[in-house]
Amino acid sequence: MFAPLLQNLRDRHPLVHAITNYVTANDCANLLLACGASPIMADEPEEAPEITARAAGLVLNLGTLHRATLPALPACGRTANARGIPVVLDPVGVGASRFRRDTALRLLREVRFTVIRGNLSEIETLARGQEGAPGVDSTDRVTADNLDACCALVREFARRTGAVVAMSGSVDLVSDGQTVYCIRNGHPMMGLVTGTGCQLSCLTGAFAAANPDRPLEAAAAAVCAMGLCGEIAHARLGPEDGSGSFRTYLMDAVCRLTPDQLEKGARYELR
Ligand SMILES: Nc1ncnc2c1ncn2[C@@H]1O[C@H](COP(=O)(O)OP(=O)(O)OP(=O)(O)O)[C@@H](O)[C@H]1O
Ligand SMILES: Cc1ncsc1CCO
Ligand SMILES: [Mg+2]
Repeated sequence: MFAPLLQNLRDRHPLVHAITNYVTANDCANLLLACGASPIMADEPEEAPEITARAAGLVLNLGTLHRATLPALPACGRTANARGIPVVLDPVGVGASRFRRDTALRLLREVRFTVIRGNLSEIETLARGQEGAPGVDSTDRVTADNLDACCALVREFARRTGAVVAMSGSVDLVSDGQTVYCIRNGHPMMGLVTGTGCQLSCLTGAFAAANPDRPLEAAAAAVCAMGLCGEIAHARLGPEDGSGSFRTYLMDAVCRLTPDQLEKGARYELR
């Protein structure tokens, strides 16, 4: 089911425009190359929409928002919408400040997102439109006890926005407002490397760019692929290896992942 989506990504080499944060920009660019896409980062409002117009996918990441580049976000979003280019929103740390929250809520009003990808606290904050957890990394968890409530949250938020919602964590939930993919790939060490979420949003942008008519499956495939690569990276760790090696092995795994491996390694149920 996911193999053809990864094959399309490898075959089509989509150009993905990312407006992203300065913490993880380099990892995001390398991740895009590793998966078969082609990255371009540009956040100057004078040129950014022109770059979006040439791209097959757009990723808007709010990790290190700045006044000077802020106008590029809605402008590029509108350009992508007008041209039918898939757009991914990563509302990094949206509960941490009023500036982030107001920006994210404004973007939700002005841009039609194909996928909204965040951790549990970010999605919760956006869905409620109010103050949430302070950090950029989620400490909240999806557990057996709150799984039904989390599924209802992503389903309802997807319905309301018209976007596919991808909520990451120890369990990932991806929904288009009807179906929920409950995805169990991944490894806790992914939480020890900054930007695995940012990279996942770029991977989602790449899958969506290569498979523009299947946004739900594209997002679910990206989430399974990222988690599976975390598992492969962990299995490679030697006795002296830590989070630095894990970060490198994760990139290696994305680079070498085959459609067949993704098909066999994806672990999910539909809810
Ligand atoms: N405890 C865990 N077990 C398994 N996989 C995990 C765990 N924590 C995170 N992941 C995986 O790590 C990736 C990033 O998810 P996470 O929710 O940590 O994003 P994030 O909080 O936005 O990260 P960042 O802000 O550092 O980019 C996803 O593929 C997710 O499945
Ligand atoms: C740590 C951090 N701060 C702003 S963006 C970012 C990268 C993780 O999203
Ligand atoms: Mg994040």
